[in-house]
Amino acid sequence: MKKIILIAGPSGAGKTTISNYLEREYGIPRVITHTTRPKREGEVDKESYFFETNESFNKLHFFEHIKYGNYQYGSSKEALEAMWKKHDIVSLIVDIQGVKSYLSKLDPEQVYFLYVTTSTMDELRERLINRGDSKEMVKKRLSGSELNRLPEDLKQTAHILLNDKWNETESDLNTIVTKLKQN
Ligand SMILES: Nc1ncnc2c1ncn2[C@@H]1O[C@H](COP(=O)(O)OP(=O)(O)OP(=O)(O)O)[C@@H](O)[C@H]1O
Ligand SMILES: Nc1nc2c(ncn2[C@@H]2O[C@H](COP(=O)(O)O)[C@@H](O)[C@H]2O)c(=O)[nH]1
Repeated sequence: MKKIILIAGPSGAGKTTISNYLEREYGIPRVITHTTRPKREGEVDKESYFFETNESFNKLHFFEHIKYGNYQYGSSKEALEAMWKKHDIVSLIVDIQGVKSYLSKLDPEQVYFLYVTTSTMDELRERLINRGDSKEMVKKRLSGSELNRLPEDLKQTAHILLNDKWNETESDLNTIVTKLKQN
C-alpha cells in the first residue's frame, strides 16, 4: 500500500529539516506544494516550493489549499499520484487544515501523521531568528495560525515527535521508517 507521511507542526519546529532527512537517508521524497509567498534565502523553485504569482496559483487545481496572511499555499492530488508511481512512501508538509483534508480524503491506513514540535516556544523563536527570519516575521509566525497547535480531535491520530535534540530525532525517524516499511 502506498503511504504518505504528513508533517505538520509549528513554524521552526523542523518540518523541512525532517523531510530533507527522510529524502537523504531513505529516498522518501517530499511532494512539492505551491505557494505565492516570496522565496526565503536558500530556497529553490520546484525544490522548496513551486513559487507562483497570484495569477498562476489561481489557474491550478488543488486537492486542498489555504491562505496565511497575504499568501496562498496548495497541494495537488496529481503531484501525489505522480510521486506514488515512483515511490511507496512520500512525505508532505502541510498545516493542520491540510492534515484534516488528507485524512478525510485518503484511506486512513495510508496516512502517517507526524506532528513535530519542540518543548519550548523559546527554542522555536531562536531557530527562526537564526534561520534569518525578520523580527516581525518571527512574531507573526509564533502568534498566529502558523503555530499549528495540535487540535483535540487529532490527538489520537498524531504521532508526536519532540524535535529538541537532533540525534534523538534521527533515531526516532529511523524507528518510524523501519515500521512503515514493514507494514
Ligand atoms: N533538532 C534541531 N536542533 C536545532 N536546530 C534545528 C533542529 N531541527 C531543525 N533545526 C533548525 O531550525 C530551523 C527551522 O527548521 P525548519 O526550517 O526545518 O522548520 P519548519 O518547521 O520547516 O519551519 P517553517 O514552518 O517556518 O517553514 C532551521 O534553521 C533548522 O536547521
Ligand atoms: N494546507 C497546506 N499547508 C501548506 C502547504 N504548503 C505549505 N503549507 C504550510 O504552510 C505553512 C507556512 O509555510 P512556510 O513555508 O511559509 O513556513 C506551514 O505550516 C506549512 O506546513 C499546502 O500545500 N497546503
